Parts: sequence; structure tokens; C-alpha cells
Amino acid sequence: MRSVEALVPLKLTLFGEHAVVYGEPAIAMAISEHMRVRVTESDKTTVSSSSLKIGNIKVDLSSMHIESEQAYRELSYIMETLNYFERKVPAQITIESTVDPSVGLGTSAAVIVGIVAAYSRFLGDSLSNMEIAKISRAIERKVQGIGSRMDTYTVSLGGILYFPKNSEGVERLDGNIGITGGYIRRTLSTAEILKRVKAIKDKNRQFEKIMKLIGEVVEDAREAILRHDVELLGQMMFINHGLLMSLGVTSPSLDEVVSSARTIGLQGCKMSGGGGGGSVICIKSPKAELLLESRGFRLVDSELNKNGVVIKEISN
Ligand SMILES: Nc1ncnc2c1ncn2[C@@H]1O[C@H](COP(=O)(O)OP(=O)(O)O)[C@@H](O)[C@H]1O
Ligand SMILES: C[C@@](O)(CCOP(=O)(O)O)CC(=O)O
Ligand SMILES: [Mg+2]
Repeated sequence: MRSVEALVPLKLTLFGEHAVVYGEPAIAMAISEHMRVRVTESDKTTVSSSSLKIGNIKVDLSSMHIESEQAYRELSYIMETLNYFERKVPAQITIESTVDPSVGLGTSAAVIVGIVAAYSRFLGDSLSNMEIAKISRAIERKVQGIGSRMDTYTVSLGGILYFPKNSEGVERLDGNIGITGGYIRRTLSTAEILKRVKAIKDKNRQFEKIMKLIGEVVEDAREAILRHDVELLGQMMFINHGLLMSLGVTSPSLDEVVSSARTIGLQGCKMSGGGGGGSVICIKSPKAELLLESRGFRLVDSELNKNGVVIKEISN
């Protein structure tokens, strides 16, 4: 039986989430937590995933109409990705992830990238990682209505990536950053939080200034990474968190943990990703691990992934 497997890293947003959607720069990092998407020859097309909020689901896409609105929403990333392929060959698609979905670690991007990578190879195409990134970016934006290239590019390409202001470009930053990261469950999806931020934009005169300030923080953080200036990097984390709080995209538990981080003398912490709960990152230290664990966060393996998505053909 012929199978193709895509191993997709997940990501941490280091700086600039939300503002990147409005043209500001951002920095993200691919990590060792990952999603595995396997496409196997079959007589009909089915998808199974054990890590969705609706529980374990199996859908026969050739005959079944999905009645549940929640199920439909949850499956929209998969459906839209399969729709991208004009030519279809029946296959069993299985998805496994080392982390929970919807906690700011880029599972929405990874599921698209994983299917684009594995299914295109299954059909006999050889896409480059950049081609996979571009195709996946368009699909994620189509599903969410709003969104930047940050997550799809990061999980496709790997590394620490800087996304310049008002551009479709991307720049790889050399070096490594020690990060302690963790997450708690959240109730809102990134798509819902993005809509809330858009509503603030339409009503609030300060919005553009806050976006610009986040952009400046990102530029200073980029300098700090290039100069290995951990102290400055930590300061930029605290400031970035404060600006995200002013947009209302943090949550009481995220704010408490970041505020406690300051009190106990950690160098820097901030929320990471879409917000409303979800992920927090800090400059790496044993004290940061203890803090996150004491607040019920699940620690993530934030080892840098340099390769991005990797495709493997398996025949047995
Ligand atoms: N294992 C998976 N299988 C299928 N779809 C998934 C999986 N993980 C995530 N998704 C899709 O991505 C959505 C979460 O996206 P989002 O809220 O942006 O969170 P994240 O921060 O993880 O990207 C889920 O509701 C689901 O539609
Ligand atoms: C908030 C945002 O900047 C990052 C969202 O990340 P995630 O889906 O929460 O992993 C949105 C985007 O860049 O498209
Ligand atoms: Mg997402």
C-alpha cells in the first residue's frame, strides 16, 4: 500500500502577532512539536483526526454531508485544502498532532501545509517548500477571511523567520533563541479573535498607532536576536505583551502569568499566537518553567526546527 507522510513543525510567534495581519513586521520560530499527515491509497477518500474539538471524527467525503455546524467549521481547513486540488485520487488521510489544536501554535497552518505537501506528492508532484508555503497561505486566508503569511510560511520553511513590513517577503534569522513555552486551552479560535481585532480597527483611533508601536518592537527584537542581546529581547517581550493587552487579545490568566514573571525577575514573557488564552513564551529559564507549570500550562518542546515540512514516501 502506497503512503506519503508529511511531518510539519508547529511554531511559536516570537513577536508581532495580529499587527502582521495589518502589514507590520513579525518574527516566528518553527519548533519540535509537530503534526503528522499521512495520505494512503484507498478506494474512497476519508479523513481521520484524533485531536479535533469535536473528538474523533471520520468522514466519507464522497457520500456524506456534514450536518453539524461545529464539525463543518472544524473541518473547513481540511476541506478547503482538498478543494485546492483539481485532480483527486481517493485516499485515506490521517492527522496526528503532538499538541492540542487552537492554542496559538499554528495547527491551522500545519494541517493545510501537511495536506498540501503529502497529497501533492501522492499525486506525483514535487513542490518546493516555498511553493507549499504560498499555496497554503492562500488557503488559510480563504478559510479565515483574514490572516497573514506568518504561520504557513514558518511551518513550511522552518527556522526563525522575520517577515518584513508591508511585503510578501521573508528573511531567515541566524542563531538560536532559548524559549520556555507553554499553553492552556482557550475557548475562541484564532479566526474569531481576528474578527474582534478587525472590529477594534474599524472603531478605534489608536489602533494604527498601536500597530506601529508593535512594528517598532519587532524591529528592536530583530536587532536583539542578531546581536544575541537577551536582555533587550526580554524587554521587547514584556512591551509586546502590554500592547497586545491593550488590544484586548490577551486573557486574565495570560496577563497574570506575564505579570508574575516580572515580579519574580524573569527576563521577559508574552503571549504567543492568536491569544484569548493559549500560548505564552518566556526567555528560557528553570524559573520560567516552574512558573508556567504552577499555573497549569502544558510545557511545549520549543527546540528550534530548521527544516520546515519534510515529506517521506512509504511503501509496504
Ligand atoms: N489535527 C487537526 N485535524 C484537523 N484540523 C485541525 C487539526 N488541528 C487544527 N485543525 C484546524 O485548525 C483549527 C484551529 O486553528 P486556530 O484557531 O488558528 O489554532 P492554531 O493556533 O492551532 O492555529 C481547528 O479548529 C481545526 O479546524
Ligand atoms: C494572530 C496571528 O498573527 C497569528 C495566529 O496564530 P495562531 O493561529 O493562533 O497559531 C494571525 C495571523 O498572522 O494570521
Ligand atoms: Mg491558526
